[in-house]
Amino acid sequence: MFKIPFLDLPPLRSAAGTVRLPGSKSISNRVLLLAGLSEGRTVVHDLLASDDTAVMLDALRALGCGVDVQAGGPVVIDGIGATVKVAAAKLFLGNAGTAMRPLTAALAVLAATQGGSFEVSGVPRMHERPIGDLVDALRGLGCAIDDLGKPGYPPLRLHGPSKLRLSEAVRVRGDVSSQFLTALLLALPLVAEQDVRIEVIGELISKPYVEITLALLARFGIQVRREGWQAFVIPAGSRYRSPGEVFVEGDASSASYFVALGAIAATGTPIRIEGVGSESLQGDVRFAEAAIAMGAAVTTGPNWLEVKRGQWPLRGITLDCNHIPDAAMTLAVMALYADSPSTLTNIASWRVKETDRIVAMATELRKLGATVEEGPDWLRVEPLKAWRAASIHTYDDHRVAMCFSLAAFNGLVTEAAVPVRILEPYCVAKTFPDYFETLFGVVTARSEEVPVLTVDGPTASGKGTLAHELAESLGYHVLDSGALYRATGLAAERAGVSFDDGAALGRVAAGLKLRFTDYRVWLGDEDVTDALRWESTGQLASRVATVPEVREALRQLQLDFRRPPGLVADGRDMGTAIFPGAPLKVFLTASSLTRADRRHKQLMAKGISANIESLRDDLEARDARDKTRPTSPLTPAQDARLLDNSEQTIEQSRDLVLSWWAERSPFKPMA
Ligand SMILES: Nc1ncnc2c1ncn2[C@@H]1O[C@H](COP(=O)(O)OP(=O)(O)OP(=O)(O)O)[C@@H](O)[C@H]1O
Ligand SMILES: Nc1ccn([C@@H]2O[C@H](COP(=O)(O)O)[C@@H](O)[C@H]2O)c(=O)n1
Repeated sequence: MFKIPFLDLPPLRSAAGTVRLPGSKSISNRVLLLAGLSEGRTVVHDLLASDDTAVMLDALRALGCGVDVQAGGPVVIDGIGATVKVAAAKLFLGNAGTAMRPLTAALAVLAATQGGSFEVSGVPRMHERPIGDLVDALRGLGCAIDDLGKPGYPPLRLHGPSKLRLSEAVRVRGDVSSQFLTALLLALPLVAEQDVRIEVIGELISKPYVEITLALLARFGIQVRREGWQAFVIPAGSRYRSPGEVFVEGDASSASYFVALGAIAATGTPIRIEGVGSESLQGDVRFAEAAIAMGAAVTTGPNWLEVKRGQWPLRGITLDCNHIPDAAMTLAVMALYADSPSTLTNIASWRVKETDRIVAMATELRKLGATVEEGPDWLRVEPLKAWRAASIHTYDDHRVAMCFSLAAFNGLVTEAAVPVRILEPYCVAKTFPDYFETLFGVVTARSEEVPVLTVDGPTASGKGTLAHELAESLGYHVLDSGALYRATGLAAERAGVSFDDGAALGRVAAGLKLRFTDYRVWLGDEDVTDALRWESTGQLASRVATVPEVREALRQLQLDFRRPPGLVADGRDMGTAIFPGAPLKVFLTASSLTRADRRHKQLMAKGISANIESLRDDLEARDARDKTRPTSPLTPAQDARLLDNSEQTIEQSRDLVLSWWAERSPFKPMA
């Protein structure tokens, strides 16, 4: 996940490949609650790992459920079986509507029948999301609920015992959020000694989500009788029974970004989306129909979709989005690539989501240059030709962040392609923590449009340290080019190749089987992370680095590191020979005494004894060889910015370089 203040997406040009979706948020949190309320053990496979499921798991633990989260494996829940195990608890539910609403209902009826006191609260935005219709319905049933803040909004206290009026129908509004009905459907089986009838007031919105609820209730042993979409009866004697094992399907709302991606940018090989398909329980899988209406070419299987570009530009549409409220946000960004305006109607529920999504979408689309009109429950977006580089505010709303990533394909409809900045990209943690990594795995950009920041300089000046700091701040990849020369030197020595045989050394470099994994470097099957850092390996590297055949063989390998979203490359010739067009080149220096001292401390920290004087001699010899070799000598690029960090901390040089980077950015400073 990108835990950084902003992520800049360079212009993206095409897409192809396979993505595996994370588990559905709606299904994950419903399954967790059902498992928690059931008797016995439920093994949940493919559960979504995200902020919203984390708060639900914490809540279940606090209520006395057994919760065993196995890294990379299933989550095992031992339910409380409709019995209050912990009589008082304070539950913090973040911004998870799928936890707040059903837990409120379940704890209200449990407290009423068995006693107890439970407080539910969340982040400030959660305290602005209405829950009054659900509270009214529960109070009508006889539950005791105190408002701890503004009436009609969390936080709430649910307490008991109190007498429930189960013989009367429980009446709930269905036209603001279907989650209120879902909450009652999930809670009332806990107290169904007799038939319990729920009646919906007004037209029920988001029916597909209620269908998910009904299907999952059936998996846990509750067969709800439905009278159209107006009344639901939970039969007397209903009792939660664990099905033992549940598989969570992929998140259909998350699929929408990749369906759109295929429609916009997959001109050859399609985007294959695994985890949802024609047999999916989730209503948002019907987003594919809307994408087809806009011109996407879609084929489906039971649990997969394949999407390619069909008509281009896309077709503008007018669509009632009541059945796909979450995924419909993606259509608003697709509309920028259409041949005529698009109007999305019946989206009033957007106003009470993570943020007011109608305002958010209209505001951010306008920043890109789009003409947008908005009404109480609709949005009209015109196609966009003159795009502006915009910093997209994400309102702590994962879906805003994800759907605006699609704006980075603007180069497909305009000559003057612009990058897109996504502020607070980590908000995707709510449902799809690895969203951007997944996106970058299936998209391509023009190499020259991927930003590169180079850091060159003499030995032990702090290039690698600075490069990693910069890459971490910007979310970019890192190229430690010295590691390639070190690996070549090591491999040549081990193979007994003469260091005077340039052609043979070139072949060693060309045949390097080098892999970079998380903080480790592999040469074939051997972990050479430590061996590469030995001073003796540095000397070998310095010798092979003078050989033109070696430099030529390593050239393409280095260029291949230039991938979205960007690259920080450190070495000796990054700015002069490998990435001469880089928009920012830093030449980093420090006095040889300072550098020898730093290297000495570095080695001592690793338990390797060394002598400062001989270290200084070695690094000066290495610098001399690097500076005087005929091919790609160590020298600042003409347009490099010089930085002597002898008197600076790592943080000071990082911040200085980031300020240089910001100076040349098309984005305005963050508000
Ligand atoms: N201001 C500073 N900037 C960067 N590194 C510093 C600074 N002060 C101390 N150091 C330390 O200097 C040591 C050498 O840094 P680093 O290994 O990044 O250098 P390098 O230039 O990449 O070396 P090499 O040329 O061997 O690849 C590290 O232990 C680092 O923590
Ligand atoms: N772009 C580069 C990078 C490195 N070298 C040579 O490799 C030696 C080891 O590099 P480190 O940065 O890991 O110390 C270095 O002394 C150079 O001779 C290079 O030539 N070009």
